[in-house]
Formats: sequence, structure tokens, C-alpha cells
Amino acid sequence: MYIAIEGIDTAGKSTQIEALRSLFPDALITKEPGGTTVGTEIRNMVLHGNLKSKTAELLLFLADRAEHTESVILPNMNKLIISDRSAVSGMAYASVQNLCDEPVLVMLNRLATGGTLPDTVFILKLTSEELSYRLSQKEHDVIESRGTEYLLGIQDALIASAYALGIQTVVIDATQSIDTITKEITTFIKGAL
Ligand SMILES: Nc1ncnc2c1ncn2[C@@H]1O[C@H](COP(=O)(O)OP(=O)(O)OP(=O)(O)O)[C@@H](O)[C@H]1O
Ligand SMILES: Cc1cn([C@H]2C[C@H](O)[C@@H](COP(=O)(O)O)O2)c(=O)[nH]c1=O
Repeated sequence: MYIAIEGIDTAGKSTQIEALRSLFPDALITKEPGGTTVGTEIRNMVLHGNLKSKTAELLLFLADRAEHTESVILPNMNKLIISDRSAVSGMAYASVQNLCDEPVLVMLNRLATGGTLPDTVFILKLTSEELSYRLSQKEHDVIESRGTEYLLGIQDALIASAYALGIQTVVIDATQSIDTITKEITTFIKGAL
């Protein structure tokens, strides 16, 4: 089973992934962008570089996804795969840039993944207040520096994108305690395994 934890920046994805790592020791834990050696370079280029072109940004995330699918996801399809982000983020973050229509984004993400998409995504949903607070507690990368309103728009787009890709979606209130969220995700995974 292939699942992804989704949510806007600071929603609590990495925190949940670390909890799931100890609860599911045999699972393959990975992430996008940066789940491969090449992907780490792409991640640095996009998030900490000086890209001018939004189209180049989209294509680099797609390149990361193609490399990640071929070298991490496909060889481990016999395991429980838990990924921090997926094509759902790819669709959602790109959709607010107005570079191309939704069907084109679906097509590009299907090309990058060869159609291998998560079986289920868990979308951690933040309130505006909690997002502002969590962002105020950290240094911002290129995308986080685009601000709260921008990220809240992406949060809506995450749900729409999972639907457009036909992926089963569980939306979780990310302002709940860390343990409550972990239990919600764990109960679902155990029921599906
Ligand atoms: N349920 C929670 N309640 C309160 N604080 C939380 C919760 N989950 C995570 N946090 C805190 O919010 C911050 C962001 O969490 P985390 O790094 O897990 O988010 P993320 O979604 O992986 O972020 P990013 O996408 O920016 O890497 C951290 O300081 C973390 O301790
Ligand atoms: C996969 C993907 C990600 N992004 C954005 C989302 C975040 O702002 C960063 C990744 O940072 P994180 O610490 O791993 O959350 O990149 C994007 O714009 N497009 C994508 O396809």
C-alpha cells in the first residue's frame, strides 16, 4: 500500500512521518521533493536557489517526481510506502501559478509517475491562525516566503487535486494534538492493510 501525508508548509507532515516511522518499522519512508540523490539537488535548486521561471520550477518538481517514482516507489510496491508529499502537492502548488489548466497538470503528473499514485492521501488541514503562528516560528524558504494567503489557497487546491487525480482522501484537522492525528492515520492504515 502506498500512502502520502499531505498538507501545506508547517501542517505537521514531518512530525507525523516520524511517529509513523516507529509505529511501522517495516515501512518504506520517503519524501518529495528530495527522496533521491538527484532529488536532493533539485530540492536545493528550487527551494534555496534563484530560479526566475515558474515553469522551470514546475518542471523541476516533475523531474524529481519521475526520478522518485522510478527509483524509490516502483521497486518497493510490495511494502507499505509512506511518503511526505506526492503528486497531489505537485498539482496543488502548480495550480495556483496559473501556468496551465487542470487537465494538463493531471497529464503531466501521470507522465511523471507513469500512473503510479498513492492509494490514499491524508491531508493535514490548518487554520489561518495556526498557519500564521507556525510560520512565525521558522525561517522561510522560497515558497514559504510567498505568505499565508498563498498557502491557504494551496490548502484548498490540495483537496481539489487529490480529487482530480482520483485518489482516496482523508482530511484531518491539523490543529489537533500530535498523538490524536497519529492515531487517526494509524487506525486507517491498520484497517486497510
Ligand atoms: N499537531 C500539532 N500541534 C502543534 N504543533 C505541531 C503539530 N504538528 C506539528 N507541529 C509543529 O509545527 C511545526 C511544523 O511541523 P512539521 O515540520 O512537522 O510540518 P511540515 O508539514 O513537515 O512542514 P514543512 O512542509 O514546512 O516541512 C513544528 O514546529 C512542529 O513541532
Ligand atoms: C512536491 C512539491 C512541493 N512543492 C513545495 C511545497 C513546499 O513548499 C516545498 C517542499 O518543502 P517541504 O519541507 O518538503 O514541505 O516545495 C511544490 O511547490 N511542488 C511540488 O510538486
